[in-house]
Amino acid sequence: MTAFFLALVLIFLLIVFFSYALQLFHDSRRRLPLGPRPLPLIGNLHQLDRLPHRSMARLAVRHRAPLMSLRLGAVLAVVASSPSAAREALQRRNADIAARSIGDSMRADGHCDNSVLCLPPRRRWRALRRLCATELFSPQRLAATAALRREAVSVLLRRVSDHAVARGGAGKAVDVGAAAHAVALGLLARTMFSGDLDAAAAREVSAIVDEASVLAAGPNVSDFFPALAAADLQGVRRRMARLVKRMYAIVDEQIGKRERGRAAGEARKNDLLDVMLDKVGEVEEESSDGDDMISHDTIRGLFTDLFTGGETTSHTIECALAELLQSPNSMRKVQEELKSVVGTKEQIDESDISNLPYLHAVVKETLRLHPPVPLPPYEAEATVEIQGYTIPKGTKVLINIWAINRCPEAWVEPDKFMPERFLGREINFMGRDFQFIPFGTGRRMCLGLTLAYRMVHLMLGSLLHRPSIQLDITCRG
Ligand code: HEM
Repeated sequence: MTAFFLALVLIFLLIVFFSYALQLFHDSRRRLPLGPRPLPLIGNLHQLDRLPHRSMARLAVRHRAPLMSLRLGAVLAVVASSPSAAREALQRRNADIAARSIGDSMRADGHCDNSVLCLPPRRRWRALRRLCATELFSPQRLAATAALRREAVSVLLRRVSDHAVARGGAGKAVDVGAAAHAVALGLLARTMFSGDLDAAAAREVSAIVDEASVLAAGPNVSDFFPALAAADLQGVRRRMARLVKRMYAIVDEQIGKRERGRAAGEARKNDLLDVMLDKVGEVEEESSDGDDMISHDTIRGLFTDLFTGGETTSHTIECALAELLQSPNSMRKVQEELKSVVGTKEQIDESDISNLPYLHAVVKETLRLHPPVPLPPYEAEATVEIQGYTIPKGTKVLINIWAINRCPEAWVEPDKFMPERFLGREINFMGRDFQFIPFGTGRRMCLGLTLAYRMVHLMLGSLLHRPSIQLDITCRG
């Protein structure tokens, strides 16, 4: 029996050894980007920690590899960590590098088939992006929904002071991140389907988004060894499927309410939900080939994705406050600016934003140091050449926004919080300045940028304009 097991172990080790040797030989003939030498079986996984964008940045510096190959288990990944590597991948080669590399957890319950975050860059993805661009984020729609954002900011201020009172007034810290997240979700609900989430649903959505982002970002054996994905060894896909079902049930309640209202002859609200429900009807009549079809599943998928945008906004507000609390000089400057521009008004208006250059600089500096989406994943749909190296078809391409935003060739004292670096400079986050791409760049650039811009400045500016509350802040990432 023991001899049998020993023989099995030996055979296993021989297979591992030969496939490792074969892989090294194969890689040496392909002109892959440089990178740390992988170990058999696990590749470079042992070199990554809880915050992979940080460990990948360290490896890129150590191996002088702004474009770096890594083996994540059985998966070949290439990481772009410099502005020029990102420019080449997402500008020159964007036609071939615009598909998402999808984590196994995102496939839970078929979510990916209706997710603008995951879909390949083809008709359905384009249809969803177009819908959002015209119905949610266009200048006209944003102007029409300005009152909702104003109301959301006063809810935030009320919540923060209610929490402070409930915790015993001055001197007791308030968890401003949780309050900002809840308010951002409420605002998204009102923008998407003109309805409020009741308190229980709002808490549920917030908990789902939090748990889903932890699951999606955590290490998953299925992602490193796709051949084992069907077994879902860590149960990540199963846990994600439960979250997706709960979220879809919340969206379904809104769809059902609207359909019953329509049947009863209620007036249209002309929001994203109305527009999407019209399209469900149209397509059923026209019978399309299905690729750009809008169905109830598409509405569930899109609304779920958009809800996740709320977390990026509250993360940015939390990190800005955390940095400012450690930088009294910057805190004083931003509060003086707010005092002189906003005066005695309770909260800032959208028309004030363009007159607050120091607040702008604080938001940019926060997004530079703490991008809430630090490592967006792509997949090469064809073999391409970047900076003279070959990126084979199917490679996972990671854009290390965290490392790029701290590139020492582009930024003086890159790890230091210094909003002044943006004053009087034309540098912005629209995806053209490749040393500063917190919203990504290229075809898959953040869809919610215009809304996020307004929400972050309004909420942060209004909180800072009311400085008497002690805030409980942590900035992760
Ligand atoms: C400060 C706030 C935000 C930041 C910094 C941010 C950043 C990003 C980044 C880096 C990406 C990936 C881009 C790429 O792959 O190159 C992204 C994608 C996306 N963002 Fe945002 N985001 C924010 C807020 C929002 C909000 C409020 C929404 C919606 C309500 C939103 C919706 C999306 C969607 C749908 C995508 C996927 C686009 C696609 O794959 O085609 N984001 N975001």
